[in-house]
Order: sequence, then C-alpha cells, then structure tokens
Amino acid sequence: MTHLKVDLCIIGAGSAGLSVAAGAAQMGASVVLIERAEMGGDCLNAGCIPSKALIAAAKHAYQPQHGAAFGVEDTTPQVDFAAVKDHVRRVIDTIAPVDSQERFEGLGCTVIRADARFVSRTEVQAGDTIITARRFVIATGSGPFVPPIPGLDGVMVHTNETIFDLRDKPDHLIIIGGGPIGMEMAQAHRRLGCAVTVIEGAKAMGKDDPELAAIVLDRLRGEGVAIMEDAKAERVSGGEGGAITVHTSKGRVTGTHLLVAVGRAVKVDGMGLDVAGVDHDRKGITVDANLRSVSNKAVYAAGDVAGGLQFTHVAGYHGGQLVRALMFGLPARARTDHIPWATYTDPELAHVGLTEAEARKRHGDKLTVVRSEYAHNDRANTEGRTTGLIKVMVVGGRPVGASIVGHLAGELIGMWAMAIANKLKMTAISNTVLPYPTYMELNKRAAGAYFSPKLFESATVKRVVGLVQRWLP
Ligand SMILES: Cc1cc2nc3c(=O)[nH]c(=O)nc-3n(C[C@H](O)[C@H](O)[C@H](O)COP(=O)(O)OP(=O)(O)OC[C@H]3O[C@@H](n4cnc5c(N)ncnc54)[C@H](O)[C@@H]3O)c2cc1C
Ligand SMILES: NC(=O)c1ccc[n+]([C@@H]2O[C@H](COP(=O)([O-])OP(=O)(O)OC[C@H]3O[C@@H](n4cnc5c(N)ncnc54)[C@H](O)[C@@H]3O)[C@@H](O)[C@H]2O)c1
Repeated sequence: MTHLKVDLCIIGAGSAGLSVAAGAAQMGASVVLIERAEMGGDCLNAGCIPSKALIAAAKHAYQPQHGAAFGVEDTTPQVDFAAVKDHVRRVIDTIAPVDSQERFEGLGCTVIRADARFVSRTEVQAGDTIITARRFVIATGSGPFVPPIPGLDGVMVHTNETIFDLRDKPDHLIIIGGGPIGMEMAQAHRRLGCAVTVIEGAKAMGKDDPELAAIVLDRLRGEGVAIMEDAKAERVSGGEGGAITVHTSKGRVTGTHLLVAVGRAVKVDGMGLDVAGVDHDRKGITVDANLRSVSNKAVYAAGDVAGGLQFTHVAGYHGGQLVRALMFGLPARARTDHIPWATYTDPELAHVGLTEAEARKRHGDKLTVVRSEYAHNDRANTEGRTTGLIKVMVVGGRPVGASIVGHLAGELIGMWAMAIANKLKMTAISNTVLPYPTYMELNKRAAGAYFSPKLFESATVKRVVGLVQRWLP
C-alpha cells in the first residue's frame, strides 16, 4: 500500500472536480485527483458535449428542408446516422485534452485512476493508495435515475450513458421524461429522421415558465414530435422483433427504442461516507452555504452531488467558490439567485433568477413585468426567427429574473445573468449601446419597455418638457 499526504484530495474528475483541481494546483497546493472512469465526467462524455453536437447535426438536417421562404429550394438531405455519431465522437475527442490526465499532471496534480472510498474521517483509499488530506472535495456527480417501472428490466433501455453510442437510427424512439434531456433529444432525433414520442408524467419542461415552455412544445409538435403530458409511464413490455410498448395512464405507445430521462441519481454509494461521518441523502451530500459537509468539517462537495442545481456552469461556479475557500480560508457562500440555465431546443429556452410566478408571490404589487417580442426585432425578421419573447421581472428598478424563449436565448440570457449577479439597475441595460441589427437589442428593448411608460406616459415629464421648451433659446 502506498501512502500520500496532501493538502487536498478531490474525488471525481468531472466539471466540478477539475475546476477545483486546476485552481488549487496552480496556486501551489498539493493535490490528488481521483477518477474511476473517463476524465471529464458526464458533461464531456455523456452530457452537454455529445448532446449539443447531436443537436448541431440535427440542425444541418433540418435547415435544407426549410429554405423556400428565403427563395432557396427545399431539399431533403440524406442522414447517415453512424456518421452523425462519428461527428459527436470527434467533438468529444477534440475537447478531451483539456480535461485529460496529462494536462492535470502537467498542472502539478497527482491523478489516480481508481474507485475512491473513505476508510476514515481523514483518509481515502483509491486502488492501492491511501491518501491523507487536510481537506477533501467530493465531486462524484450523478448518473441517470432509472425508476422501478414494472417491465423495464425486460427490455433494452437507453440512458444518456448509451444513447450517443447508438449507430443505427431508431425507427421510433420513445422517451420517458419531458425535462431538458428528453426535449433536447426528442427534437434532435426527430430532425435526424426518427419518429419520436415523449411520455411525460406531469408537464413537459415543467421547471420553466409555462407560457414560454408552450412555445417550445408547439414547435416540437409542429415538427412531428408526439408529446404526451400527464401520462405517467406505468409499465413496459417487450414484443416481437425488439418492439417496446410503454403503458401509460393515458394509453400505450409502441416503438423500437426507449430512452429514459426522468432525472438524476447522485453518486454516493460505496464511498464509505458513513465511515467518514459525512451526512447525505437522496439529493446528495448535506452541505452548508459554504459547500462544507455539516457533519465532517474536512469534507466539501461540489457539482451535481452537492444537492442543488445540476449544470456544468454550476459545477464550475462551485469549483471557483471552493478554490477561494480552500486556498485562502474565505467563506465560499455559494449563491443561487443569479444562476442561469438554458435548454438547447430550437427555439432555445433560457432563464435566470425568479420566474414571473415566483416574483409575483415574493414581491406582489412591487413587481413590474416587461416584455420584448422577437417579432419586433429587425435581425429576427431578416432571418425569419420571429417566434419568441423575453420577460423581465423588475423590482425597484432592478431585474430579479428573466426568461427568454427564442433563437439564441442561451446567449441573450447572459446580459440578465450579469445584471442580477452584480445587482445592476435596468439603466445599465438601457444605457448600453448595442450594434444594429442584433438579437441582443431584444434585451435593450425590454429595458426600454420598463422606462417608456415612465417617460412617455408621465404628466410630470410632459409638464417639465413644456416649460423647458418655452425657455429654450
Ligand atoms: C444528456 C445531458 C445533457 C446535459 N447538458 C447540459 C448542458 O447543456 N449544460 C449544462 O450546464 N449542463 C448539462 N448537463 C448537466 C451536466 O452534465 C452536469 O451538471 C455536470 O456534468 C456535473 O458535473 P460534476 O463534476 O458534478 O459531475 P460529473 O461530470 O458526473 O463528474 C463526476 C465524476 O466523478 C467520478 N466518480 C464518481 N464516483 C467516484 C468514485 N467513488 N471514485 C472516483 N471517481 C468517481 C465519475 O466517474 C465522474 O467522472 C447535461 C447532462 C446530461 C446527462
Ligand atoms: N441544457 C441543459 O442545461 C441540460 C440539458 C440536459 C440535462 N440537464 C441537466 O440534467 C438534469 C436531468 O435532466 P432530466 O431531463 O433527466 O430530468 P428532469 O428532472 O429535469 O426531468 C425529468 C422529467 O421526467 C418526468 N418523469 C419522471 N418520472 C416519470 C414517469 N414515470 N413517467 C413519465 N414522466 C416521468 C418528470 O415529471 C420530469 O418532467 C436536468 O435537471 C439538468 O440539471 C441540463
């Protein structure tokens, strides 16, 4: 058995673990980084990157069929599904060196490729190495939750861990779960030529503003994705030639392939957390506002396993907060009110801060909701992207939330994320001069919609202007 004594031991080399490791090692701490599977974790290997690469291929399949409005004849492209998967693989391989063992060893980390588990409150074993550390970061992420639906174990079930490796095009893909994974995968597969049915137990895209989500759902339905809502998957059965039937509270659907996307299960099993005295539950490690275990002060958690929002940018944010806490002894104080998210359907759906419903509940009459429609944006008109809108929730002259549905919503939300993170006023947006014609002007128009009534419908302003005009030379 080898023994190592270090400042910091990080378990998991996904977005969260890598962010902490890179920062801590470059600031001079001795760091052990342990990963039992592929470097880069879910985002690189089975999450964000393959899904966005697949969506990009699907856009290429879709666009040639919709050029007529621009005077370009519609054509039906031939999709080589296996070649699409080659493209997905190439993108992963291109990005992989940034997350690689070699790169992190170059930064000064000791990288161990093994399963890690606590053997005491201050020691972790990985393979034949025992690591004693002043601090530990658990960044073990999450995996697909596969619910105990009767019959599921009797058919071939895909999750995000296998769907990107599928090289034969599904004739009919059934997706259980209408969250971000389900809806992104539904549209991508439909555009690549599959029949797709989504079975959602409650409301599809149910974590987003329902008015904006409805615009995405209309679009997907218009493209031929069948979406069943309030239809809980109750039983699954197999049939001849690999056919799969999902029985729901609203009837049954038969397809050729099944993707389960009903949420995530955090990875904490077999880690010796009880030996280390680290409290945890179904949502992950129980941490305080500083991402520190409430029951073992030497242990911190970051990313999906920290029990909050499950996004790569949150994992990165946790990483930054922990570097600050672990290297300088400053409080981490992870906020959540300024965290944006985006779902990369077409149109995209993005959000930051309070939704309209949450803002109404919290702020009542003090809330103003302003809107800006894509149909009034010149750039959107030139590109035929006029479906969409922005809603901004404003209290006391400052944005407290923004929701966007439309082309590039994931990019546009950045301006509101910056405003909320830095507690900027609406004037910070309205004072900004933007290039014309851009989609970004939608944000400025929303800020304009906030000030317009105050300027153009105010008797006081009219009186002052009248007086000034009388006295101006
Ligand atoms: C299909 C899909 C699409 C997504 N798209 C987006 C998106 O567009 N944008 C976005 O922000 N987020 C997206 N996400 C979410 C994002 O992937 C996760 O939030 C992010 O990967 C979490 O990072 P993490 O470091 O917490 O965990 P992970 O990336 O899961 O990394 C944890 C690592 O720990 C390792 N590990 C676990 N247990 C042990 C152990 N005992 N010993 C050693 N190693 C261990 C695992 O092997 C893994 O490599 C998507 C997720 C999925 C599934
Ligand atoms: N663009 C992005 O940022 C992005 C993309 C994909 C995933 N993610 C992350 O991954 C997480 C997991 O995504 P997800 O879509 O798997 O989970 P989710 O929890 O967001 O959505 C799962 C959906 O499945 C439904 N469901 C659960 N059980 C069901 C049943 N038996 N029958 C029918 N429907 C059922 C739920 O009502 C819910 O709407 C997300 O919350 C997000 O954090 C992010």
